Amino acid sequence: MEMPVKKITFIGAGNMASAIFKGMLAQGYPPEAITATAREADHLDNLRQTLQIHVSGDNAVAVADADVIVLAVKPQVMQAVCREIADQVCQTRPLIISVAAGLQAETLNAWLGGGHAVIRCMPNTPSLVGAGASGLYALPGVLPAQREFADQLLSRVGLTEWVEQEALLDVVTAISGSGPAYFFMIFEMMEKAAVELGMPAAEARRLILQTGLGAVRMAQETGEEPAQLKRNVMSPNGTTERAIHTFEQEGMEVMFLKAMQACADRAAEMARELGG
Ligand SMILES: NC(=O)C1=CN([C@@H]2O[C@H](COP(=O)(O)OP(=O)(O)OC[C@H]3O[C@@H](n4cnc5c(N)ncnc54)[C@H](O)[C@@H]3O)[C@@H](O)[C@H]2O)C=CC1
Ligand SMILES: O=C(O)[C@@H]1CCC=N1
Repeated sequence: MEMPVKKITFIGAGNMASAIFKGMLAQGYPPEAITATAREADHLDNLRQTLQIHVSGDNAVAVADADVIVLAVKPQVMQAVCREIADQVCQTRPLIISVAAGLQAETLNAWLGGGHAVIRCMPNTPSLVGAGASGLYALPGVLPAQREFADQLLSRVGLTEWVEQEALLDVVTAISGSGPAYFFMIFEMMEKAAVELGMPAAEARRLILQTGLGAVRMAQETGEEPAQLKRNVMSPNGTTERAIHTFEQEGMEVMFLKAMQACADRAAEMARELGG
């Protein structure tokens, strides 16, 4: 279904926001319906020239005629940004979508003066190439049409999953928000190991990335359990078995649980530190 075009203002035009709006533009969203704000004037000039979107260094001006606002600044500057736009959004009542880690929907609502339709989203940077994965949560007062719009917006750049409990967004952060970095780290480590084993880096990288892509596509397209797909590669007393046993002996499973727990805990900690 074609989504309606609404005027969207991104507050903050960094890694995450630009991955989303560039992904939207690549999917045919009209650039004249997108506005982005940021601190750096040269960055804004560059966005305007290369993408033909509207840009502004003034958040209050940039939200004046917006139907939807995407809050995409670092959590640490979010309160100050909300203060700058609160008067304006209390008059115009746009849909508010925050992509900030940790910060709770009610905290944002209060910082914006209260009574707002707030949706929290935990997206990820592969949105840039249309392969994002976003978790979404809506405050109870958000209208079905507003949920639908947020879903269509994020669906343009990837997969969406709604959660009914806001706390689950911290788990989504540990899965898909931060997750691309885990995979990039694995690619990085595999390349390093391959070079140690005598393979030139460029060839190794091509093989690694294609192997990652192949594994993902195979898991998605066959719908088989990852554990079974893993076993299919492990010939008895073969090479893969040695590698997998080494990972197991070195505590890979515990490591993943610890890392993802640390990630989710940090999101909750940020909410306590910043939410007051
Ligand atoms: N980077 C990622 O993979 C993901 C980030 N997020 C969330 O996205 C948000 C932004 O993160 P990044 O894009 O990585 O940060 P970033 O540092 O790349 O971008 C932040 C942007 O905010 C702008 N900015 C700073 N102060 C501002 C102000 N007062 N008014 C307007 N713009 C201002 C900066 O100029 C910059 O364009 C964070 O809240 C983070 O939790 C969520 C999911 C994934
Ligand atoms: O590292 C962070 O805090 C942000 C949130 C999820 C991904 N990047």
